[in-house]
Amino acid sequence: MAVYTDISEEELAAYLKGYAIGETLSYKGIAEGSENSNFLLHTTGGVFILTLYEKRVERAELPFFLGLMQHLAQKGINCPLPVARSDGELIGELAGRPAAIITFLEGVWMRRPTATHCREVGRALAGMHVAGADFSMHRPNRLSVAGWKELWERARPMADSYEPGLVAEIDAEFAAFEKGWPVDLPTGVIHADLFPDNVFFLGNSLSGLIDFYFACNDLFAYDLATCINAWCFEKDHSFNQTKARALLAGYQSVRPLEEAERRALPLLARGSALRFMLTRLYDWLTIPDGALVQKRDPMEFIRRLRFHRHIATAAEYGLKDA
Ligand SMILES: Nc1ncnc2c1ncn2[C@@H]1O[C@H](COP(=O)(O)OP(=O)(O)OP(=O)(O)O)[C@@H](O)[C@H]1O
Ligand SMILES: N[C@@H](CCO)C(=O)O
Repeated sequence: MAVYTDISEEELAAYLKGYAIGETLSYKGIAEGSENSNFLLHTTGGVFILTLYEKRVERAELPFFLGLMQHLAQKGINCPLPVARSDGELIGELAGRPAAIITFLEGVWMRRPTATHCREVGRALAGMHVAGADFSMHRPNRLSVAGWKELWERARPMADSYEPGLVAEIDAEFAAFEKGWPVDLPTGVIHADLFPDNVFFLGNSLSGLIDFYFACNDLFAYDLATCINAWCFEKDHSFNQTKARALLAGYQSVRPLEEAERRALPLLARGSALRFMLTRLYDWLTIPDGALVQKRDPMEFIRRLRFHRHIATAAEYGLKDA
């Protein structure tokens, strides 16, 4: 569940006075998600999502995330549109937290995505990469190699208690990344967390992308590698090449990969697996049992990391020649 901060009717009514979206009809906390507190809000002016930003989102970075959603929506990408307050600002404060209201997107996320869904996701990801090209703001990826290292330093003393041998294994991974992480591939604005729960569908048609709170400037191919990790493994942890082939073909139908991006894909997928393993491990080891927060299993991504370590070329993911 992700309602870290609850709000009272009175607090909400006072907050909504800052907007021109009418009066509250109903609101309820949304259990899904793990980063911020989200509420489904019905007002006399429509249906919205109210978000209170929690631990991993810094207030100073909100203009980037909300500005990006505005930019992408203007470019025809289906994503939530931030609602401006009457004073023109996009960000307010509620219950001591930075807060924003965004439009509600129709659709549901796919618990069991098929190759058809994966193809759509690939196309949408590339569409976002292209549409973000002239977004003027910049945000470095705080969860790239240096950020992973910080997380690892904090988790490392407890890591062997979670999985014996993990300390030596991950230390060795860092040696590989610090030496070989690519820096000269095409970059731009990436989503950086495009998991199934952040993509809505109506039937087989993709109806929208949400949750831009990890978005940043980084390698396009890294974003694609994250989608391989997020969409192309089965519940039994096996890799599904049919889905990956569809994802990669969908992506390339909009933005063909350069040769250097193709070559880098296995290492990028390995790094992406490490990134999600680390945030999960850190939460696993530090969030107390019984807290009303859904903890995600780091093991899934330790397995993916081990899988990618043995991939020699992107053809093994089903990537076709250009
Ligand atoms: N614009 C929107 N339209 C419809 N539903 C939304 C919207 N934004 C968020 N939601 C709902 O809220 C849930 C949580 O949102 P979101 O993924 O942004 O939260 P989070 O805490 O940042 O989660 P995550 O763990 O994925 O980072 C979504 O699964 C979805 O059900
Ligand atoms: N998508 C992330 C959670 C939000 O960052 C994960 O599955 O670990």
